[in-house]
Amino acid sequence: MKIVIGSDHAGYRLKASVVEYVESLGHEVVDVGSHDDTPVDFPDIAKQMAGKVTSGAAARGLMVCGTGVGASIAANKIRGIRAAVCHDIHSAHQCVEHDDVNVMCIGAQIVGPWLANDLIKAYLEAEFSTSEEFRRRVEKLNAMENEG
Ligand SMILES: O=C(CO)[C@H](O)[C@H](O)[C@H](O)COP(=O)(O)O
Repeated sequence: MKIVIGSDHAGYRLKASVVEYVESLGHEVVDVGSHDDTPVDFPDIAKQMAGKVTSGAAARGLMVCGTGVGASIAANKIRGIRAAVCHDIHSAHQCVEHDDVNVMCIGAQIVGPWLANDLIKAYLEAEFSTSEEFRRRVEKLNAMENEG
């Protein structure tokens, strides 16, 4: 898959190891920054990252900020994005299987590189369930985007 990965200044160090790991799994990475600790605003990077997913330039996204929270709030503002902060393995795969999450956010202040890798593996290997109940719920999420 093609995976877009972004971070702010709080996440850029972890992002570097995340990029390496995702490539080692055989995926192609689109890295939208940051590349150093110069302060940047996570909404700006999240918007760029999300745009790659909604345009189809990437199949899924990953964001790293300090906690993952700001990045997920920002990404979820973009139509077509279902973002989740995941710091446990169960959520990292179930969010795709049940909720068709297309952006996973992690916090560099919360998890280290080894757990980050395990979370990412679980997320990237997961597939959206074919069960009607989960499809119906995601359709309802999509409808909510148009309701304002
Ligand atoms: O975690 C974050 C947002 O949820 C950000 O990555 C920052 O860590 C947080 O906003 C703190 O910002 P600072 O400019 O690094 O003090």
